[in-house]
Amino acid sequence: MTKSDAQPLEEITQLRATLDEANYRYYVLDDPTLTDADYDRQFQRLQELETEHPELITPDSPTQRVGAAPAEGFPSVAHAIPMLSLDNAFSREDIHAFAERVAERLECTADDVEFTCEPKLDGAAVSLVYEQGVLVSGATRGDGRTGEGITSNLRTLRSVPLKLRDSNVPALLEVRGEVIMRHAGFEALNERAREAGSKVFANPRNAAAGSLRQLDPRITAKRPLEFHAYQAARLEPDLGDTSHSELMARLATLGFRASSELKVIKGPQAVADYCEQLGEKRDGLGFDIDGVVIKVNDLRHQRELGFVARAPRWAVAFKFPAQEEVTTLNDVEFQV
Ligand SMILES: CC(C)(CNC(=O)c1ccc(Oc2ccccc2)cc1)c1ccc2c(N)nc(N)nc2n1
Repeated sequence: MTKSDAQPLEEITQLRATLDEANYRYYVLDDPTLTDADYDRQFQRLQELETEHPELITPDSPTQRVGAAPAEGFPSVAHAIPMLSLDNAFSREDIHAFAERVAERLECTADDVEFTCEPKLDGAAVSLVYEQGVLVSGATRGDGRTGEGITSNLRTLRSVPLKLRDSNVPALLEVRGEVIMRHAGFEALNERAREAGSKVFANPRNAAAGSLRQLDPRITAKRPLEFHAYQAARLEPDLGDTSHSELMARLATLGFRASSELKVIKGPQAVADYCEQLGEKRDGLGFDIDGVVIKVNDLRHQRELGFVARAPRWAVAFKFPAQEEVTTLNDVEFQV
């Protein structure tokens, strides 16, 4: 009798832990420990064991990411917390004006306000809900109040944890973020589409949104999509008064990729410098961004500042000029 016959659960548990840790190191730490071949070999071994012992299969096993039959259609999902939009800033002067408005309400000087700056990824915004550390729901942003339930599609993204990584998981966590497609994956997808005579996507944002809205999760599973978290919308029990940067660090320990470019910066001058520097790095990132999201870091200050209509008073998006998008249609180049 081989080892696995005697204790299949022990080997299954070990394989699941290894594969989950490999996802975390690859997608969150950018520090892979397993080669793709190693990952695939251990994944296939787990599939074999679960086929031999179906009673040991659990929904959060790495083998359960790709659901079966295509869905009829996507259910409508009401967001418990609305997914708000951001006011825009287009210049250093706009950044200074935003900081002055914040400082006036906080009764301090603009140079004393601590901000966070992070790239504004140009993808598809989604929301993920975890109960007792297990992914239970995923939805598109929709109109900010109601989105489409695409849980089975979001489960196929290896950068979306099926269960939270930490030993001390929150009872409830709702994470918001952007699903993106990197340029390399986008070009390869369109090349395959051209060869197959099927639909070519105009840009990575459309490709990401379109891939998330496939009725068949097996198609989504083949698309090069990544989830990047930018907000903990609900967290119970909460961390008490803390900051956006600390919340993002907490999300990383729970297994999410948060922006490696996130910086805590004091005062509008240094924020404007960050925006200028990121603008210079923009073409070399390998994925599309359309600006910088500047937030007041302290969550008590965020609550004090509140919102105007559908956008926070405590955050603004600094927008870069639209990039020249060249798309070809029947070998004729159009500037769009
Ligand atoms: C700041 C916020 C708008 C998220 N925040 C919210 O949506 C939000 C929503 C209800 C809130 O509180 C309420 C709770 C109940 C009712 C009303 C508001 C607070 C924040 C936002 C939007 C887009 C972002 C983006 N593309 N990239 C990054 N990096 N960050 C982003 N941040």
